[in-house]
Amino acid sequence: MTATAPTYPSTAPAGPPALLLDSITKTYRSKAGAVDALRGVTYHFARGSFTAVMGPSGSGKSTLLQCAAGLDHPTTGTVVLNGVTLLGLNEVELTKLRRAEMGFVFQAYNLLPSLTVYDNVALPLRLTGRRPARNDVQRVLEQVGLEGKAKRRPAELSGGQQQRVAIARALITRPSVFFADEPTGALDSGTSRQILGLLREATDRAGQTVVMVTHDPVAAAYAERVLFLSDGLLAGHLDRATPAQIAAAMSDLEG
Ligand SMILES: Nc1ncnc2c1ncn2[C@@H]1O[C@H](COP(=O)(O)OP(=O)(O)OP(=O)(O)O)[C@@H](O)[C@H]1O
Repeated sequence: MTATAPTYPSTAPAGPPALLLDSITKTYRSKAGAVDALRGVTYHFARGSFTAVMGPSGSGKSTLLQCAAGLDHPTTGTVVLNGVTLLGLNEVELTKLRRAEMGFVFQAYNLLPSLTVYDNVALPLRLTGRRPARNDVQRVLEQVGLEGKAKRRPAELSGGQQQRVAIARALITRPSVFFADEPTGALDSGTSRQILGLLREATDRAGQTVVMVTHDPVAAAYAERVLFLSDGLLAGHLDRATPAQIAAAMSDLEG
């Protein structure tokens, strides 16, 4: 991946935050003992913002993403997405909210092996009762560079191509918040730039919000803000930073 400088929106959009984490803690308990993965994180993700979350291994990044997306419950604290408090929802309501308003780009692709690429991408719309328009599906497949692969099944694609199907599937519903966990981990540099550019465009043009966990300073530089987690706590942030500045801040944290 090259360190091409991304462009940023000139003004922050007004309005209430897309996502609010209020004093989130998460303690995992097992026979081996308790682990405090998050120790009190409060943060507002503005609508239309692109935020990268970085930190040393074990600092709580994935836990933060899982709690923010309602895939796991914080031990204490509140998550509010577009004005809705997740704690107050039952599983059915949470699933509905996720399908309607969240897009997931996680490393475990969760593609359905028996469906074609086209049907995997169209699935989220079908699940929300919407009829996928052929043009819409083709458009997102083109956006991720998979035009011509619509009839293949996931097993007939490379890891990077499967990841792009997962991204197309997240784009199709135009979610208000994207949660991405190492979205470019399996991709070559050209495709990575393309995917990060798509996420950047989603925030700049469509006012969507992106929260992305990554270890890659070049990927993180596509975000206007990088949040650093250390030992379950926010340890600072960098705005509009270069990959070199981000890498330096990471080595300080890991030091
Ligand atoms: N299900 C679990 N049960 C017990 N401990 C857990 C569980 N999941 C995570 N942890 C612990 O919580 C802490 C935070 O983990 P988390 O996966 O959120 O970190 P991370 O910053 O995403 O790490 P990495 O960069 O290595 O993926 C770690 O100490 C981890 O071992």
